[in-house]
Amino acid sequence: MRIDAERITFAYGDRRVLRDLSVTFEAGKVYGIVGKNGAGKTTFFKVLTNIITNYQGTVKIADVDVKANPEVLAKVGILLDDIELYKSYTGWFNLRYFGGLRGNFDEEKVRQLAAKLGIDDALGKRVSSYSLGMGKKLILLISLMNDAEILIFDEPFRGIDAASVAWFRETLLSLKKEGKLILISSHVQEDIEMLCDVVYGLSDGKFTDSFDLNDKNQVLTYRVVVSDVSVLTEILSARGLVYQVEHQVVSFDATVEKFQEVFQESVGKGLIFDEIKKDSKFVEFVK
Ligand SMILES: Nc1ncnc2c1ncn2[C@@H]1O[C@H](COP(=O)(O)OP(=O)(O)OP(=O)(O)O)[C@@H](O)[C@H]1O
Repeated sequence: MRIDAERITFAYGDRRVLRDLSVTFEAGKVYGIVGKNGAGKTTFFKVLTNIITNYQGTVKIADVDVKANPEVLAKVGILLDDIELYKSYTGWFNLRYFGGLRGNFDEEKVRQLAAKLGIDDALGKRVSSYSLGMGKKLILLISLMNDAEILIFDEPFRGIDAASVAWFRETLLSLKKEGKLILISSHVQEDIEMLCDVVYGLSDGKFTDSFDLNDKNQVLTYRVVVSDVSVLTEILSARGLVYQVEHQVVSFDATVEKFQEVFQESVGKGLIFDEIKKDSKFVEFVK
């Protein structure tokens, strides 16, 4: 299963949001989609899933054009914040309704997922009585219940409690192992780092940068606090590494291997590291 988006351009009226964007996603990977507020992440997901159709370009799922063959979307589970639940009906009604749209409804599986998310007792109640987080969990359940091959999650962790975040992270990693293709947008660096294989940065309507988080040679930004700044900066200079010092924090870019060399040399010279922070370069997109 794969997704190919080719030369996608889309505007809300005069407001151009996606500009000639092309990208490919493959099965068995988790992709992070990051970008500032309003960059177009949700819009991009809506284009992929035919919620928006008046775009230019082509979206293919498993080599099938989605606009011409929307039935291919039966393979896709999507969580968007603004999905319209039937609020005056129960959780069970919504699950059966949205589950039925996509194929078989497996009540036992839904019960198990609901129990993991802690909303099993609420399913018999009207959705209008749910808290924000409970509503979000119901949407999460809808996106997970049909064994979709492709799962798209727009800010899935926003508004749900820590225990459910932990369960959901585990669930996503096991779905990845099963070979699912997963797309996630998030503004939370930790979520992206823990889950994603590749991160795409959306800016000016395009994916301007991509980051392979499994690449051992990726350049990271290190921020360290040490017992003697001058010893460290001397070592960095000798290795040709550019650094900045601000309020006793020394920051520099290096691969993991390069950092380890610097660390060992520094420790050998008696330096003590009070703090070490490292950020992947995608972080500028989630700030
Ligand atoms: N239905 C709409 N009509 C008009 N403009 C819209 C509509 N939906 C979104 N926009 C605008 O399109 C741009 C992209 O919005 P989108 O929601 O895709 O961004 P996003 O990257 O998901 O943002 P966030 O990180 O804040 O969720 C924004 O400027 C937004 O105001």
